[in-house]
Amino acid sequence: MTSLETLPPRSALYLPASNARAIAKARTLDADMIILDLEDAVPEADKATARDAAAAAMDEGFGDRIAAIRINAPDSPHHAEDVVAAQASQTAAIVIPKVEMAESAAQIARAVGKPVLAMIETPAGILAAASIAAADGVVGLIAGTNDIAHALRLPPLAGRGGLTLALQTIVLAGRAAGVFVIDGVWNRLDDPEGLEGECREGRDLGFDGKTLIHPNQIAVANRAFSPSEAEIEDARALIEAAQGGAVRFRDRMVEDMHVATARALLERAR
Ligand SMILES: CC(C)(COP(=O)(O)OP(=O)(O)OC[C@H]1O[C@@H](n2cnc3c(N)ncnc32)[C@H](O)[C@@H]1OP(=O)(O)O)[C@@H](O)C(=O)NCCC(=O)NCCSC(=O)C[C@H](O)C(=O)O
Ligand SMILES: [Mg+2]
Repeated sequence: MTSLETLPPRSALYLPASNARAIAKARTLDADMIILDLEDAVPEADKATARDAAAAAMDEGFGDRIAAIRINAPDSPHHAEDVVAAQASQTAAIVIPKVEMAESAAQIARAVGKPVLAMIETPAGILAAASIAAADGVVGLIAGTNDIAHALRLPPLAGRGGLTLALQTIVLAGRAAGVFVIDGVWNRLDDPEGLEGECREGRDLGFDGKTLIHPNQIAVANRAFSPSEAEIEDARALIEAAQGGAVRFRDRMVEDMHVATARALLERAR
């Protein structure tokens, strides 16, 4: 089982808390984390029923999967009731969208009394990412790439080039504060190759996992964010070859930080 404290999720699947079939389905899926959404996936008219459904779903649980509720943002009329419901629920964590200030995240974390995953998805949030990541109660950052693209006025069919600085800022902020970092969603539902490429890109940027929107995306993300057999073999051999200081290993120089990287990779694989 993935534990929020020790191992970040490779796959974090969103679903609208108003969708009972998706909630039932989620209990059969291999996602490390389930995020019951009360925010953008839920129409205004369904906000109250979605909140009640999320609490009931948490009572029933999601087995070994980490389960979280994404509440509405602090400036939403639904936010206060979401906080009360999340606090009273069995949710393991809460996801706060559109966080722009560290104090706001810390204050919600205190009110709910659960670990917080702060979404960085506005220009102000990106500029404040380092302090948000370091706020009391924050255990992880999630990139909200759709909202960032919207706020930056990127063309609808543009790739992720315009998001690079934001994504790297999120990774930097998370690493500086020692919290995990999860990449944004891939919107296409039937393009596993495209998803795989974006997962690889996210991992290469330093992300620990990816947020997802459909069950058919889970296996791709779990595979992409797990160490490969080749990486595991290389890490084991590197640790064996290391002697402290700089040494030749295969065709490259390795030093102590490479040993630390290899150990972390083996821990992740385990
Ligand atoms: C995108 C969808 C609306 C597509 O739905 P649909 O066409 O109905 O899917 P399928 O017919 O292919 O579904 C097949 C079965 O799988 C279940 N299903 C579908 N999606 C999910 C899911 N996310 N979790 C669990 N189960 C799911 C269906 O119920 C079918 O099962 P069954 O009924 O038993 O046959 C839909 O996939 C969807 O709603 N996805 C999640 C949308 C969401 O949560 N959006 C909010 C988060 S994204 C975001 O906001 C990111 C961020 O903030 C940003 O700014 O970027
Ligand atoms: Mg968003």
